[in-house]
Amino acid sequence: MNLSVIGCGYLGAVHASCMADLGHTVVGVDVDAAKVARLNAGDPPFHEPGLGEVLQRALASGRLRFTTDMAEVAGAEVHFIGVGTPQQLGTYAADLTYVDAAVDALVPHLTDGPNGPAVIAGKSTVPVGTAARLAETIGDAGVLVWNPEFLREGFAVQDTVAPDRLVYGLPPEPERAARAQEALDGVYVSILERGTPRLTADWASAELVKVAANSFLATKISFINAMAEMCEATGADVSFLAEAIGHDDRIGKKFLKAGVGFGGGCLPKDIRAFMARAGELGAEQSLTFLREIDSINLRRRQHVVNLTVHALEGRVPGKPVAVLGAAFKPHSDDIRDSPALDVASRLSGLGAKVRITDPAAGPVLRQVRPDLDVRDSAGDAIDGAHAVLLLTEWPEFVSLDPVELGERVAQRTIIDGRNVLDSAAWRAAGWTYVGLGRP
Ligand SMILES: NC(=O)C1=CN([C@@H]2O[C@H](COP(=O)(O)OP(=O)(O)OC[C@H]3O[C@@H](n4cnc5c(N)ncnc54)[C@H](O)[C@@H]3O)[C@@H](O)[C@H]2O)C=CC1
Ligand SMILES: O=C(O)[C@H]1O[C@H](OP(=O)(O)OP(=O)(O)OC[C@H]2O[C@@H](n3ccc(=O)[nH]c3=O)[C@H](O)[C@@H]2O)[C@H](O)[C@@H](O)[C@@H]1O
Repeated sequence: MNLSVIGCGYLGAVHASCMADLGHTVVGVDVDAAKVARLNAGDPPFHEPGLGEVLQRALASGRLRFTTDMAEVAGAEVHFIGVGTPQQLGTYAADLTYVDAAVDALVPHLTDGPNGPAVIAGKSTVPVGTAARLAETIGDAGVLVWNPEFLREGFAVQDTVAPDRLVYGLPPEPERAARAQEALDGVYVSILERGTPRLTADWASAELVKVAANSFLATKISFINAMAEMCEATGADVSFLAEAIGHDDRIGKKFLKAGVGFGGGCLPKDIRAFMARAGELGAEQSLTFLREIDSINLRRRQHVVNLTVHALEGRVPGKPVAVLGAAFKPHSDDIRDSPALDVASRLSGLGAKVRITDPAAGPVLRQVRPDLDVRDSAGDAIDGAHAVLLLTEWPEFVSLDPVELGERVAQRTIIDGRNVLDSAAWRAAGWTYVGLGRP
């Protein structure tokens, strides 16, 4: 099938590449000319394992190209919308200007094909009610379906070609719903043939599935971080607690890693946008618990700062501090609302000489945060440090040798912000080991 993907960031570039790799002909559109040039050259503009190979294979097949010119989408049967929906400055609400601009620019290029009207498939995460509003803009020019995306950064290719489920939010008119469903089934035929569950509903339910899923994931993380606070108050071990409760299948072991908390371009802004939307709908009470989820999460960042100040005996200004990790999670270079970067910034604000390092996010950090001392390796960041903070659990940080490192620091204090180090091994090498909710 002929497809277009509008917005080629973390979501769209992966979606466009994977759909072309599955055999479709795809044009990716983005307003960022530099990004388009890199994608056309087979050079992913961000770090995502496996994307380079899929992108290069799809480009070589001749089925994939990227452009800044919206007119080039004409003739595509399905148009995916994957532009950003960031948190609006100064409010909790989602900024929908990119979605609106993309749809406005797309509508004049929509054309009916032999199978019926063009289908617009929304993948961006939006407040409930957005699809109904966009459908008014689109009118009879096309059929709108909401098809939320559940991929995780770091596993984006795998999650795109082998998702847990596909969700279609269909239009209310049966004929248009049938057209949308048939078109998306055509796009995802090879994924559906493998038995992937496909759930269909109305627009609002599909929009809500996405924000409900992210709210649940955020809740799991803040729950275990609240338990970490209890462990800190009592000397108990949150890692043991998570493992022990996780044996109950109803609870499960996943997403119960206590630490410095969640960040990234999605969970934090999605729970806030969900609360803002609930307020607009007069249903704010239903989601007040998310306020607590957010504040538990932000508290963990300040807690790590406090632990560091304590380790430095309150004498922070001028003290070299090594921060291992800048991305919001390993296997990604995404620094949007990154807990690691937030802690580094707060410590820097207190006068510490922060040296930060990250295997993937270094280049982007140098560009957007020239105020920070970005180092090329953990060894380089650690030299002469009075405290070492592990805040993004990259495998190369988790496997660092405490004996070797001990020779290079001024003071052997390690703050394990992700509870991933072998505390006994670090202590045996003469370090003061500080975990989060771990004795
Ligand atoms: N990053 C992720 O892992 C996931 C993201 N999402 C959702 O997908 C959406 C996109 O997120 P990301 O890809 O992370 O954002 P991003 O910021 O990496 O990418 C958005 C892209 O849209 C482009 N853009 C903006 N306005 C445009 C326009 N009018 N026409 C064409 N291109 C335009 C930007 O230049 C940028 O390249 C958000 O709603 C997000 O919540 C959903 C699931 C996973
Ligand atoms: O809507 C989105 O964009 C995506 O948001 C998350 O994916 P992502 O943000 O890529 O990363 P996660 O693996 O969910 O991690 C989010 C944050 O939570 C933290 N986390 C995760 C798990 C855990 O147990 N503890 C914990 O602190 C991570 O370190 C990271 O900072 C969801 O997992 C995806 O399903 C969703 O599609």
